[in-house]
Amino acid sequence: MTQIHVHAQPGDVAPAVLLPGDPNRARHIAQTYLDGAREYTSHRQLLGFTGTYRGVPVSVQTTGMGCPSAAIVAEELARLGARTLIRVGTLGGATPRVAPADLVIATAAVPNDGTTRQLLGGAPYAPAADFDVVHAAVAAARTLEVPHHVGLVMTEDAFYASTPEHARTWASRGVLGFEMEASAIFLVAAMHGIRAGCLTACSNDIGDPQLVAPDVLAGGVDRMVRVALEAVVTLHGADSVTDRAAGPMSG
Ligand SMILES: O=P(O)(O)O[C@H]1O[C@H](CO)[C@@H](O)[C@H]1O
Ligand SMILES: O=c1cc[nH]c(=O)[nH]1
Repeated sequence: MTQIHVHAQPGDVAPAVLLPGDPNRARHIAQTYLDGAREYTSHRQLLGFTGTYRGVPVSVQTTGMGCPSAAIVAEELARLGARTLIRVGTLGGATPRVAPADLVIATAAVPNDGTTRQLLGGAPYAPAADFDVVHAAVAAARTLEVPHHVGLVMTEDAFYASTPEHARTWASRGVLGFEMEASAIFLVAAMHGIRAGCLTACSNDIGDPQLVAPDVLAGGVDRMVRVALEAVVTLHGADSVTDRAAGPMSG
């Protein structure tokens, strides 16, 4: 059945989907990294493409900004047969340890957002990344020699509410940075029994809110995308053995 917002049908979307917030990043990933990329949706500028990377079917689907939009997209992708969702986003660094354009691989997202609160009815919950996705991403980062951090992020609704003090407080609790979609993607994936991960490139420092120079950030985004795609290849190989994540387009 055609999904209301993504405007796609079963068969349009690969089992593995990369999820950038920004439609221009989706197009860049499809054009730069995927073979035979086909645009399956542009509805609401939630651009979506499906192609292959090193022979493995992969989709790239824009989430838009924030948990309400990301939760809708994750829900509709799950209904379309997606089995692995990997956010490829940007984040504001909570600590100077996370340098401009550094890769952050999230293990879990502190849910400071309204969407997961509504989905959970106020129940306590820890939205976490799938272990296999984290493991495959860390292995890919090591193989590609991409400097990276692994740990907590915080998902928030109000981009301009973050202050240096807020960043210091949460950094003291292990949070590496702030972004706006991971908690909802992790929760929706868990509710469907599918796996999710979140990779981000640091676009700015909350303590010193300067945007990273565009060429520096573009380099970080490309490193993040290569790590995500190599992780997808690893997971696909493992799935071929275990048949864990058979979706409509799996081989
Ligand atoms: O670059 P993306 O993936 O959009 O991610 C980050 O950038 C946006 C805010 O500028 C939010 O969506 C946040 O999560
Ligand atoms: O949510 C976000 C994303 C990037 N940078 C921030 O400061 N916050």
